[in-house]
Amino acid sequence: MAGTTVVCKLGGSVITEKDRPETLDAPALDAACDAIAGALADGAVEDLVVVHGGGSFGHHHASAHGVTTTAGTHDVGAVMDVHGAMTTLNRFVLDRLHERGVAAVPVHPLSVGARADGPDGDLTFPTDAAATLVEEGFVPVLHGDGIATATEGVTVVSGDELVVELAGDLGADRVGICSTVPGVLDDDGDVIPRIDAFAEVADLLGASESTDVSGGMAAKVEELLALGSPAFVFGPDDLEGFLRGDSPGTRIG
Ligand SMILES: Nc1ncnc2c1ncn2[C@@H]1O[C@H](COP(=O)(O)OP(=O)(O)OP(=O)(O)O)[C@@H](O)[C@H]1O
Ligand SMILES: C=C(C)CCOP(=O)(O)O
Repeated sequence: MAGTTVVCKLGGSVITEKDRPETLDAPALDAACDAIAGALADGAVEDLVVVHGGGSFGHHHASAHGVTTTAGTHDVGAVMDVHGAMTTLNRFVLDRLHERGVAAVPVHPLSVGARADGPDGDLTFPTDAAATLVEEGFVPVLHGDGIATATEGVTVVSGDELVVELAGDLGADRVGICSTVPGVLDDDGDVIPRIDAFAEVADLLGASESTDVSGGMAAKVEELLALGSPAFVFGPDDLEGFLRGDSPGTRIG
């Protein structure tokens, strides 16, 4: 697999305890960082971009301020609460990657992206920083964040949206979203192996069971279908396998 470019999101529901404000799931974060460091160290992955979600850091504050991916705020205190919590979580992720020898560098979406045509318009997200960092041997670590939004002030950008932008612009060979569930589940709780169209699964897909302002699994599937190349949704136990070339969980697109 050497030479492959991988974009991988660590779900906030994996690396935090999503129902306890600003609480890490330290063992889960450690395990995810072990998998990433191992795959990089032995060359299973050469070029990697990591994105992480909000979990009990971003979603808690966004929900408290009534901010979602479409409803924004002009209150600078609210913006700083959401962004501040996300940069705190980002720092925890970076520290644990550094401890394992990964050259992880932060990229903060609030500073560079925008929904310039309003909350329903396309996201503009320059990926030059991430692309150049990768070329220079770093591992950019981005995160769901606040995002400048015409007419709304600042809304939320999900890590899933960022994955789609990054994967498209960087021409990723492999795209993965590690969440708490082993894939997209059907009515019986079984993993759906493949989804090609939103209509196939719309009735099954819900929001997150936890505090979540970015649409849970339904938004994830919809965004990944827009990518136009396959992406995989899988659980923490499959992260290492995904990084090493397996196709676990649900294939979307
Ligand atoms: N059909 C479904 N299959 C699987 N999960 C589903 C389904 N419908 C709703 N969900 C919910 O979606 C959640 C996953 O989305 P969520 O946004 O919470 O994950 P995440 O990306 O890991 O977290 P974060 O948004 O904090 O980054 C699951 O934990 C589950 O509660
Ligand atoms: C709530 C915030 C700020 C981040 C949302 O990102 P996500 O957890 O990937 O949906």
